[in-house]
Amino acid sequence: MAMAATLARRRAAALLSPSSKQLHSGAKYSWILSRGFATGSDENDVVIIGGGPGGYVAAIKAAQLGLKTTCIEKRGTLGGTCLNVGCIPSKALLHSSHMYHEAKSSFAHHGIKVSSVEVDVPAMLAQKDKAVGNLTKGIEGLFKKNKVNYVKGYGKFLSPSEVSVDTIDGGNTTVKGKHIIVATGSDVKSLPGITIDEERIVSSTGALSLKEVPKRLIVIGAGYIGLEMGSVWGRLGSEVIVVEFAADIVPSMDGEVRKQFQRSLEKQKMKFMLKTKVVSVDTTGSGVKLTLEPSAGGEQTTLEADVVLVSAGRTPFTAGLQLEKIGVETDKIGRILVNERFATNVPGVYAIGDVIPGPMLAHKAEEDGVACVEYIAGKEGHVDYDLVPGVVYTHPEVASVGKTEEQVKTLGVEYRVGKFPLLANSRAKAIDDAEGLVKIIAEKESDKILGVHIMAPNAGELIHEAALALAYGASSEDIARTCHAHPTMSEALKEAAMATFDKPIHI
Ligand SMILES: Cc1cc2nc3c(=O)[nH]c(=O)nc-3n(C[C@H](O)[C@H](O)[C@H](O)COP(=O)(O)OP(=O)(O)OC[C@H]3O[C@@H](n4cnc5c(N)ncnc54)[C@H](O)[C@@H]3O)c2cc1C
Ligand SMILES: NC(=O)c1ccc[n+]([C@@H]2O[C@H](COP(=O)([O-])OP(=O)(O)OC[C@H]3O[C@@H](n4cnc5c(N)ncnc54)[C@H](O)[C@@H]3O)[C@@H](O)[C@H]2O)c1
Repeated sequence: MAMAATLARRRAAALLSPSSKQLHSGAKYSWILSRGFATGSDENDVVIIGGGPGGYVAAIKAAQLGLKTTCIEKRGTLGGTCLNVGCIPSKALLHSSHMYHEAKSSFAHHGIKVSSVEVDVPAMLAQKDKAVGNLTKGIEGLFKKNKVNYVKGYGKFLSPSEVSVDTIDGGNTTVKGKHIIVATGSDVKSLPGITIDEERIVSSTGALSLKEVPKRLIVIGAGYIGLEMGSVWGRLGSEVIVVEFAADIVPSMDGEVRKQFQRSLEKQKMKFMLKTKVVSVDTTGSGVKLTLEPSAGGEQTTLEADVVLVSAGRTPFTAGLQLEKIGVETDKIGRILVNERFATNVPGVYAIGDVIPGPMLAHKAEEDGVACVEYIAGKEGHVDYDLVPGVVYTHPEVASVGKTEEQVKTLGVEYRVGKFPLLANSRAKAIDDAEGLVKIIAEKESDKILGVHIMAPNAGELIHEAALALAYGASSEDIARTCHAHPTMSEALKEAAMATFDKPIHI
């Protein structure tokens, strides 16, 4: 009872935390409600440009809230980058390549003999495409079910309440809306002097559809895409070399976890060239020749590859939208600037997802979308950017929520750390997949959890117990005293929590 009461109090506190994109009353936003809603005319209450995770979720939520809604999408299928050329196809290939790798290297150990294991790249790509096709059609079904009007074409602003659409069948139409949400997402960031041809020099899109396994793949950038797509092709047989400008892989990750992660990837034969930049790329020969140099300058070296993956970040996509025509403000790198309610400086125009500042993640875009239309409908919205989980879907996966130890140190907060290795977790041992750890960082005095970092085969699933704990302002003792089923990898989180405020049992 006492804990329930504490949790309720903490939840109330968490929901009011300054990092929450909470409702703030004030004259600045009065136009949001004064525009009112459409009644029976052709005008929409809400028009959304872009049908990715931000846009399509906002559209469904707006319709559920009783608002007349139209979503405009140029690519001909819904789901955006994530569903078409991002999260979903990459996870399909990560799973297929993991199964191949397991069959080749782990089955025998588990007493399963297979006489020969071969990769069939076209079949693997076909299974990925089937998953994507089913899911994109599923969203069209959800649009119909919720009565969202769907216009296939390229949208551009004529005024803050009118969007001209060049439809994909060659026509043109104008869509009017009282509230217009820009959800146009992001695009690959190209590097100076490197032209992506999607065959030998590929972005993530090309890397999701390579027709055969390259002998040598050079990856530029040791971030999410580089490590995930590097893992896919490495498991299928490519020699993978990752060139990273910074001193570390995934620079945003907790340092201690990152070190273990890098060791794990190196065991999988991924090679890293850190503090290194690509100076030029030559495609005149049969392969690709790269000239590299230390990030700080110095002696140049060369490397040859069959395929080069450019995965050095993504950039907001607003090309052709005519934002300048209506005066929407962007920052130096082209992100649309919004306030706590996702409103731009132009009354009636909002922006969400990858096109605004914040983590470029599908689930964050979805949260933005829901909160934005809740505000438009005159309700409360809530997104806490400090509690957006991040997951790298390699094997093991690495997931985190909240602050890293480095961030907590910078803040000058006194803290305690509790850790538990997967090697001491019975389920991980039983399935012989015990590489990784759980690390919890809690405020010393209150024991309130500040950050959780997990490297484990299923870290992307395990992290949500931690996300919920942080959202409710839980202490490590709260997790440690919650009964966890045995044998599960979730017990590693419980033991790490015990290690944070007291002592673990199984180590
Ligand atoms: C390879 C890869 C893997 C990824 N994996 C993950 C993952 O596992 N988990 C995760 O959380 N995130 C992942 N991401 C990131 C994720 O895809 C994005 O954060 C997410 O898609 C952003 O959603 P969004 O709705 O803001 O934009 P987008 O998904 O980019 O959607 C924007 C849509 O708007 C359309 N559009 C743009 N301009 C116009 C216009 N003028 N008119 C009409 N339509 C327009 C575009 O065609 C696009 O479909 C991955 C990204 C990549 C590239
Ligand atoms: N699992 C996931 O959630 C997932 C998967 C894929 C992509 N994404 C999202 O997509 C976005 C883009 O992914 P990404 O991997 O391209 O970007 P990223 O920001 O994750 O990583 C880019 C990396 O490239 C490095 N880099 C930048 N310029 C360089 C240069 N000239 N030479 C060498 N290295 C350089 C950076 O230091 C960084 O480590 C990310 O923001 C991520 O949020 C998420």
